[in-house]
Amino acid sequence: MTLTLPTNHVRDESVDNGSFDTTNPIAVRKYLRTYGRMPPAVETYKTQSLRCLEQLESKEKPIEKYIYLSNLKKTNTHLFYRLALDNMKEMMPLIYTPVVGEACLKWSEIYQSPEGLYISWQDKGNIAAVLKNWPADHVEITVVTDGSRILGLGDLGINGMGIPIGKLALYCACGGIRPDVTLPITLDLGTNNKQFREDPLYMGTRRERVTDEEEAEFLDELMEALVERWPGIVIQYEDFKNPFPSLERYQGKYTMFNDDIQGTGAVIVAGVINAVNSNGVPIEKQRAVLFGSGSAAVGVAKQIVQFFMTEGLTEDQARRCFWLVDTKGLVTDDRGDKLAEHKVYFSRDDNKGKQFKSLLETVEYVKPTMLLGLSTVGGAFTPDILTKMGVWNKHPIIFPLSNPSSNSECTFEEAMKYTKGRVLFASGSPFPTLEYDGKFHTPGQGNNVYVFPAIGMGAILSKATTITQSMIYASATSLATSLSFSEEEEGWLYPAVERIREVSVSVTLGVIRAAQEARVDREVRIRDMSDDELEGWIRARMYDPHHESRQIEKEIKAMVSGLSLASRSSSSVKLNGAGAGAVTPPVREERASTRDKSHVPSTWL
Ligand SMILES: NC(=O)C1=CN([C@@H]2O[C@H](COP(=O)(O)OP(=O)(O)OC[C@H]3O[C@@H](n4cnc5c(N)ncnc54)[C@H](O)[C@@H]3O)[C@@H](O)[C@H]2O)C=CC1
Ligand SMILES: CC(=O)C(=O)O
Ligand SMILES: [Mg+2]
Repeated sequence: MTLTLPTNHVRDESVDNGSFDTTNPIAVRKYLRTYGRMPPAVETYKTQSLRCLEQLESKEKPIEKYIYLSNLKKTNTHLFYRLALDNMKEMMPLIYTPVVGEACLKWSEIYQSPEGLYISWQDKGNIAAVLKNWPADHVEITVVTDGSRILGLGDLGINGMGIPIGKLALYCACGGIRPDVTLPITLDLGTNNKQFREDPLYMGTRRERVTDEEEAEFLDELMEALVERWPGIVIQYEDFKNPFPSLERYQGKYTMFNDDIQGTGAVIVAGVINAVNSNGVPIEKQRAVLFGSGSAAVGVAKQIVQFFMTEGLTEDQARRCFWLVDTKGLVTDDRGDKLAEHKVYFSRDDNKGKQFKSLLETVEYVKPTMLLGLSTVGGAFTPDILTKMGVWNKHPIIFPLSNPSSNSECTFEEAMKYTKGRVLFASGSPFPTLEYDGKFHTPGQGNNVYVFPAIGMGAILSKATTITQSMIYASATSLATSLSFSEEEEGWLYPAVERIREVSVSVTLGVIRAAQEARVDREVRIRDMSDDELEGWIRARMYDPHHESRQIEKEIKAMVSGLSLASRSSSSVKLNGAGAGAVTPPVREERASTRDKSHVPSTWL
């Protein structure tokens, strides 16, 4: 089967470039020929944002807010990002976890219009042709999922599309990547979710998932096709059920990383670095129980091992600080089942033949200083376990990291209550500030959103050929040191989410420096820059929706006044409508081709 491109297959730019933005001055509206097609008032951004926030507020259910914002993003992209940047704390939970989880569960019902690429099993052999249907010639980053493990919600098939869309929105809002160079991809390789397969509204292929071997072949073709169409593209793997084999296969060959293993590992290391600085327990005495032994848990544990080694432990000493628990209990060498390969490194051999079948039994045996949850099991950190953590530790480190909120192993309130307010806490999804003992306490959010936008941006800007472990680890250390003075004073483990843009600048810088050190960078002109120079260089390349809106306006105004000067001398500009001086917009200049490996992403221009 071959696919042919319809000749009229171009993106309708007027839809997402703010042509109908109510701040557009009259001259701009006339130029764009939107004059008369929208209410006459020329508004300020302040008025415009007030209306949007009121509309958002008027929606009762979070999912309605999600749909509203999703439509706003499609119809007025810059306005959406202006709002997101200015209201990050309120908007992040709506466009990301927890509400994106609900959106994915209900994708078949709430679907309104396309966004991103769906590539199906039957497209095998023709993936390149499907990619050609994406209208943008210039794509710098893609987030790909196969929908097989969406947050902690299981196999959601193509309904997982909410995740690449949400992650890429955060790439733009937090990392400063331009929206028009992002591409969400969801693979339609069947689903083992029977309920979805039988749902008349489900929009994916109604078959069981292909085998792991078949998926591997499909991914090989996808990766080749992606770099063929967009050389230098950064590829983020997200929410795959078993992502270890693909990471192993592709990480040395493509500019790719796995967010759940590597991004999560980095973000949690950052929180752990700050937490162990406050809990006063020497590194060699730290004992970590991880509830869950999947991609995220193993990724986290491995990166904490690296941190412990930089603090002076040998690899073996560091590895032995971890106890991983899965559905069968503590992961040990002799518990009688064949361990999945990724668990073997942390499997215990010092249990003296005893098996610990549950989390409670394991924590009673280990008496951990830190308890991390990446299990998908909401409420697994029971009052009993939390109380014990409070008894064993002056400042227990408790991170319930599973998403969305309903899967969180405990709430912030529970952790505070049962440890008598002494917990060092971070959760995957946000919890509100609460008052305890007459003082307000703000929980940390240990979510990979603090690093993945900067890992991607750093890889793009340095033109990295691969994403090395040193780049990932640099994102962790840069994040750990990005607390402001007052955040440090307050004992926060992560910076305020409102500062995530700022923080992403320093994390991007750290990632670029690591790329340079590892010699995987190809952007030679920034190698000799001082940190200050590099920081300024990064900032200048970050997408700024406020600036962008003004810039379009400025450019159009300049063109309009240029044209009206010309028209005054030649009287050649046509007058359309009721005395409106409409002029024909010039054809937009094509973006530079990206087919050459040394392409210049738009973020560099
Ligand atoms: N905070 C963050 O930034 C991130 C959070 N996560 C969250 O972590 C969770 C796990 O993600 P992955 O590791 O990728 O999934 P996974 O499917 O690879 O791993 C889940 C693990 O939990 C264990 N598990 C499941 N039910 C259990 C039970 N009843 N008792 C004991 N163990 C049980 C499984 O055996 C498996 O080891 C998800 O909820 C996800 O949303 C994932 C990535 C980033
Ligand atoms: C945050 C994230 O990547 C997850 O929950 O899978
Ligand atoms: Mg994920």
